[in-house]
Amino acid sequence: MKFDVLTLFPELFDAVLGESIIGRARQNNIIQINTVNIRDFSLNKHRKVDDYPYGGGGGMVMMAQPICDAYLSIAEKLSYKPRVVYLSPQGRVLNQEIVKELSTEEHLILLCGHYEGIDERVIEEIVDDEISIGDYVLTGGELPAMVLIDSVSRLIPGVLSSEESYSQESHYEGLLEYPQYTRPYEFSERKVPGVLMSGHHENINRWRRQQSLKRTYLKRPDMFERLSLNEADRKLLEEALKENEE
Ligand SMILES: Nc1nonc1C(=O)N1CCN(Cc2ccccn2)CC1
Repeated sequence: MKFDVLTLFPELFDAVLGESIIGRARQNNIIQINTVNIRDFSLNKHRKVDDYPYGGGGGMVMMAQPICDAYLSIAEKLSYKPRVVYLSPQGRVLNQEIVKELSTEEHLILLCGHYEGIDERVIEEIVDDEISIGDYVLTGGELPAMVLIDSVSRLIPGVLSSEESYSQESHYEGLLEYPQYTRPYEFSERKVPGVLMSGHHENINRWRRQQSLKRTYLKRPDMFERLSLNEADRKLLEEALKENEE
């Protein structure tokens, strides 16, 4: 999978996406991440990329021409129109379902805005999706782009080794992850739950499923109400909640 990122701050990406799982996937060429500096496409001798908003008001707006020319520098070489995602507070809020949808694309172009936004004609001309990473105001689209790249890349085959497999992580199949423990057995007078020391894998899996159901029910009722539980899951949860009351 290939990501092309149109940004005013390309240097921000290498530090964050050069390390760990994503860095390894780039080295193994499982994913490619390329940044394009929008400022390189300014026609202004001062490399200007923003201007005052028509109609007045505070702040600056990113001009359409440098963005569209940065886009064309990629798209004109392609025989297909790559999907263009604009990271914006006005977009649909990213969740694992959208991450899964985006992971089926071979090539994504991510557009990072700054200032008060971008000229609306860019959105009309080249943007396919507007995606937000949450209802709070950031400085620019770079952090949202990194969040999107990280979450989508983790679903690309070969990016995660089997040990890192995402199948038991939070939000996979709509459940929160069960509690995790590692050595030492006792820490601050707190011991590891006995079932995890039993070596009885069926009981361990049962306990983990029960903990995921209980956590999702207690911590994220919004997620829980979207679940359709089978009878076994319902019984597991009921048992766990009864233990909570005792
Ligand atoms: N939350 C978020 N999830 O994605 N992006 C954000 C986010 O806050 N930002 C800050 C403003 N930037 C520029 C901007 C301003 C107004 C309208 C459109 N674009 C985009 C990125």
